[in-house]
Amino acid sequence: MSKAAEIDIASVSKIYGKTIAVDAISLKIPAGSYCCLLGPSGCGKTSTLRMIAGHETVSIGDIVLGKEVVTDLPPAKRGTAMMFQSYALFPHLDLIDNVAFSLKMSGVDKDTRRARALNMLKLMQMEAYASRKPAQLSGGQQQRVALARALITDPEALLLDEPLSALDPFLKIRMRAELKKLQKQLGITFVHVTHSQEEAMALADIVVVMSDGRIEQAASPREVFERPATAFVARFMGDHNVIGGKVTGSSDGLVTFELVGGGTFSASGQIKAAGSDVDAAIRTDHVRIGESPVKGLGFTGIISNIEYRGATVKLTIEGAGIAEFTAIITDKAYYATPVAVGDAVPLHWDPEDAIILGTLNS
Ligand SMILES: Nc1ncnc2c1ncn2[C@@H]1O[C@H](COP(=O)(O)OP(=O)(O)OP(=O)(O)O)[C@@H](O)[C@H]1O
Repeated sequence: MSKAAEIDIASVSKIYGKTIAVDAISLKIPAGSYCCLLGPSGCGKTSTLRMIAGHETVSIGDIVLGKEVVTDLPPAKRGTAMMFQSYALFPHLDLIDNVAFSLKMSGVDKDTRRARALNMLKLMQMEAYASRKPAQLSGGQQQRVALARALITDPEALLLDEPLSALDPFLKIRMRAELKKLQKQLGITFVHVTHSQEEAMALADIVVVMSDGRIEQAASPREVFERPATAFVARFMGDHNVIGGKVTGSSDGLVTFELVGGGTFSASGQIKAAGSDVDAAIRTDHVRIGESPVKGLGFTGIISNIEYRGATVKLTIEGAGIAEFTAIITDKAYYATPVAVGDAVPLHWDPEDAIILGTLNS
């Protein structure tokens, strides 16, 4: 069993010419955790991963693995291993030689390295294919070989760059479960880059949401989803309405807001001064149709679209200065009191289901 290492990214920046790809990020990834770096294309997640691996130099800051500062060490001396998006298998070598390759480079004798490679292939349930070439494998099998090859160096941390992106949707979900199982079994730190929020939520102990070279939020999947820190996180994770309002007052840990186009609501989170403009996130599945039990809370909007989804119905609503507000209600609630496009309906939600959003510097 390998040992796991904490990864400490301390005020790290990556600058390519005039582009700041990673902007002074700090992050501690606990030893033995599954961490997903999540964000849209160009947000700096691959650059961050490559700096941890040593495939990219760090422009400013330090990376510490366990107790060792690895900032200036070559990849092979860091105790990390990387699995690439394309798997980067050697087409002319059989699986044993593919998996044993890095041991060959470090001078391990042939019998030992072949025996260890076979063991790794066994771990991945691929020993039956040991003498095949990569082209004779399915996508999922190639991925297992790539994993075996990365893990043979006994790394303290495995770094995975979009490892599931080459797989079809069905295989993606199956291999996702295998990755999670493997991480638990090995107990080492996994850092996995993805642009899929669903993938990150399914796999991670810690989700690190990045935008524009910065970390918007680093927390458990549940926390990121239930209490998004910023408007960016709420929008990127989906299933939230982000609406802006002016703070009118606060009491009992709740802040009251006035919507631009009329209507008021309460939200929980960090108290803001009266008069300030603030964004709040409201889960689409926590919105209710009808008058609020607390008089005057909520707003009235016009239904602009209705989408039947089976177990739920998605209503799109305009009003109170909000261009598009979404409410997902159960089919039962919808058919109990059906509404139609063009109807004006009151909407409300519980104050604790409206989360006050911060900005990166607040
Ligand atoms: N070698 C390079 N030279 C110049 N700019 C680069 C280089 N590599 C990345 N960049 C820029 O740095 C920024 C971050 O890139 P990075 O690849 O880290 O993002 P990403 O979040 O991984 O995106 P993707 O999901 O598309 O891979 C982008 O603006 C990109 O254009």
